Formats: sequence, C-alpha cells, structure tokens
Amino acid sequence: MAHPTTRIFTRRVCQQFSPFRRPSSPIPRHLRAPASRRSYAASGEKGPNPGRPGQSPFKVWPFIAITLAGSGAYVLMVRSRQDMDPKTGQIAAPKKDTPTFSPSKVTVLFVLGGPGAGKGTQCANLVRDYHFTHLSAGDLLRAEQDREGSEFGNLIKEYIRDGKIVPMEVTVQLLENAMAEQVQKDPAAKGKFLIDGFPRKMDQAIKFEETVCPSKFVLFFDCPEEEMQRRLLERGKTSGRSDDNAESIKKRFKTFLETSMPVVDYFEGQGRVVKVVATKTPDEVYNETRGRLEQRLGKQF
Ligand SMILES: Nc1ncnc2c1ncn2[C@@H]1O[C@H](COP(=O)(O)OP(=O)(O)O)[C@@H](O)[C@H]1O
Ligand SMILES: O=c1ccn([C@@H]2O[C@H](COP(=O)(O)OP(=O)(O)O)[C@@H](O)[C@H]2O)c(=O)[nH]1
Repeated sequence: MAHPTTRIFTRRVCQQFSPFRRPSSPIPRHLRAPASRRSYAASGEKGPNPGRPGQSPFKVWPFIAITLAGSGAYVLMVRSRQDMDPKTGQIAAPKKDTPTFSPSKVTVLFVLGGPGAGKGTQCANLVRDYHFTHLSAGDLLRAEQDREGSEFGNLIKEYIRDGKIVPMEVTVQLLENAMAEQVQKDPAAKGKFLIDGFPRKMDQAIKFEETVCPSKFVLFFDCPEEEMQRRLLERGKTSGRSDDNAESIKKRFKTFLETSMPVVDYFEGQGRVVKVVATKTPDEVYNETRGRLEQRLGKQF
C-alpha cells in the first residue's frame, strides 16, 4: 500500500496533468473561451469526467510505468546489438580502446588522389629525401592476392578488377602488420609512414584511426579525370595490372568519386588535408609537395 504522502503527490500530479481536470481559472468568466472550446468538464457531470471534481477516472501511472519500462528495455536491446556481428549475430570481438601505435611515436600521412594522380610517383620521391616508409595499400593487396594459400586471393582479384574497395578488415590488417614489421625492424627510428591509396572509404578511415594509428593529415593529389585516364592507359602498356584497362578505369573513377572523395571531404572538414595540384610535370608536382609539407610539418619533417 502506498504511503499516504505518495498518494497525495500522485493525485496532485494526475490532477495537474489530466486533460480532463476542472480548471479553477483565474480568468474572469466573461473573458474565457466559449464553453464549446473549453474542457469537457465545463459541462459538469455529463462529460467524460463524471467523477468527483478534479479526479480523473483514468489511472495514468500504470501506463507511464509500462511506457518507461518498455523504453528502457528497448534502449538496452539496441545497445547490446551494437556489439554484435550483423552477419553472424555473434558477439563481436571487443573493440580496442587504444590504437596499436601512438601518434606521438609514429607519424602517419595518408596519401590520396584519383587512380593515376601520381601518388606512387611522389611517394617514391619522399622516401628518397625524407626516409619515410612507403606502404601502398594496393601493393599490399596485390601481394596478398598472389600469396600462395591466401584465403583472400580470389576475393581481392575480383575486387581490384572491378575497381571496388576490398572489405576493410583485410586492408587494415595488412597495413597494421606491415607497420608492425617495420617498427620491429628498427625500434629506435621514429616511424614515419606514407600510407598510399588509403583510406578509400569512410569505414576504413575510422577503423584505421581507431585501432591502428591516427593520421596527421591527408596529402591529396588533385588531378582531372582526363589526365588520369591518359596516364593509366599509358601505364597499362607495361604495368601488367589487371585494372589498367579502359573498362576497369571507368569503374575505378566511379568508385573514387562516389566512395573515396567523401573521405577527403571528411578530413577536409577537420582541417586535415594538404592539397597539391597534380597536373604539372612530376618534378613540378614534387616541388609543390615539398613546399606544402614543409609548411605543415616544418623544414625538418
Ligand atoms: N605529374 C605527372 N605527369 C605525367 N605522368 C605522371 C605524373 N605523375 C605520375 N605519372 C605517371 O602516371 C602514371 C600513374 O602514376 P602513379 O604514380 O602510378 O599514380 P597512382 O599511384 O596515383 O596510381 C605512371 O605511369 C607515372 O609514371
Ligand atoms: O584501401 C584500398 C586500396 C586499394 N584497393 C584496391 O586496389 C585497387 C588499386 O589501388 P592502387 O592504390 O594500387 O591503385 P590506383 O587506383 O591508385 O592507381 C583499387 O582500385 C581497389 O580495388 C582497395 O580495395 N582498398
């Protein structure tokens, strides 16, 4: 049985918020709205509130209690499902709280730009002059594709030929392994990484920064499509790549525009993009690249 004070409080709250409450209005009778626009209770015992004045016939609290309990259960269910793998319905591995590499010990620059913009060419220059370690996501995927016994070989082959983005778990893991190997080789060196052609999709960007290492910024090579196409068709004459052909190039451009540009926009929104116009000769593009990096990182980067 409820405590008398509780009962009084309950009745007061019910009365206050009941739409059927009889008002004791401070407004003089002649200024009030006509009876037809006022509460039902104004017509005395005939409305839906035939009980004692001020007492609602509806028990509101059970409804409120049920609604609150239901909402609480729903929130708990949604939270628990966030930890589930949507494919298997199994509980996913616990999220890593901290990235594997600390950005105070390791420097990561993402290098982005359309296919054929000149990312690989400029990364080679930076490696030569500034001792970066160059990790090309595409090269790592092609190596994994060709590795004997790889369970992802066929999948990667198909994705690359169609210009699609390989599921992020594969690429992020390959990159993390390659970084770990490099850091282990030379623990004293301050690891400086150019991660080339990555992240090409938002999920990769978020996953990598959460679990592997936050990047300093994106070095973005901006080049129009016609120029990139010309370069790729030229490269295709000798590269032996399954995707340097007109049909795959078209698909890669589409993926770049629809999926990868939003990643650049995302980092741009955070002030984390260093943009270089990539249409001039390789040397000219490199000069601009160095200038921009010095501006951002200081002369001794
Ligand atoms: N600034 C440039 N002008 C003309 N050709 C270039 C330039 N930069 C790179 N290339 C050539 O274009 C092709 C694509 O360059 P690459 O660095 O492999 O691009 P990405 O890594 O962005 O796909 C290569 O054959 C390369 O030699
Ligand atoms: O994070 C990545 C990077 C590359 N790729 C695949 O690898 C291909 C080639 O990428 P790469 O960077 O080697 O070449 P680019 O297109 O920049 O010339 C892409 O089209 C994608 O199919 C991918 O799936 N995920």
